[in-house]
Amino acid sequence: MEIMLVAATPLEIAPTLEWLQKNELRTKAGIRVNAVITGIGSMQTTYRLMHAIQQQKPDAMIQAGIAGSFSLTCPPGTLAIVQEESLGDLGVEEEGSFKDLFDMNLQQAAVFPFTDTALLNPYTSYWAHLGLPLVKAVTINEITTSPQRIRILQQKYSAIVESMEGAAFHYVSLQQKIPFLQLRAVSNMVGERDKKNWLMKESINLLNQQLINILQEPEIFSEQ
Ligand SMILES: O=C(O)c1cccc(C(=O)CC[C@H]2O[C@@H](n3cnc4c(=O)[nH]cnc43)[C@H](O)[C@@H]2O)c1
Repeated sequence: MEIMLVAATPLEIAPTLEWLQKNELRTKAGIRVNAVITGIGSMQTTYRLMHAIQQQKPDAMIQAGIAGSFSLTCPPGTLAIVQEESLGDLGVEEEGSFKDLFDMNLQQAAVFPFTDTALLNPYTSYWAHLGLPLVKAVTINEITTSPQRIRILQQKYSAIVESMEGAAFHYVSLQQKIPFLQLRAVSNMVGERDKKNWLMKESINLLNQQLINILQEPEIFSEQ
């Protein structure tokens, strides 16, 4: 079995990369783990992921990274598993509201890989034993800063976290029919621009502790 570990930047999974090097890229159960650093954003993620999938043909994929949070139910320094993804800035802002491709009738809401406009992960129940919150997420190209846009993303998509790659990862995984998991550590509240108020180091440490814990599971992804 081969697992592809996906991150936007090497910094986000540096402790896991070190752990993998020490273990010759294999878990205790002998599963090979190949890391792919995609770069930031949906375009690079899609390209790098498709290229790596064609070369490596993974049995399962894990995307790990930091994220912004819209909700104090998932404050900085906590982890979440993304249950579903929405495209938070693909559309048009008109008359004070944001219309996405579905509102504009440019994409059908229930045509695969979309389910009722979202990109759902059907494999998350497998990870219930970790006790992590399963959250809705949005993926954006432009980091959200305005209070008005924050409100729109919360109301329209019930978004709890925001990243710049999650939807691309869900889209490719669903299209390629590869079981997947998106694990996020919250580093900041969305809209917080002062990096002094981000828990970057803490969230990366937490993310990697959990990641290594997951990779050590003897039956990882085995029931899927
Ligand atoms: O310098 C900045 O303004 C900046 C803003 C967001 C993220 C970064 C990074 O260096 C991390 C890359 C990675 O982090 C995810 N991320 C983290 N917080 C947020 C957020 O509030 N909104 C959207 N994405 C976020 C994202 O997936 C990036 O790839 C630097």
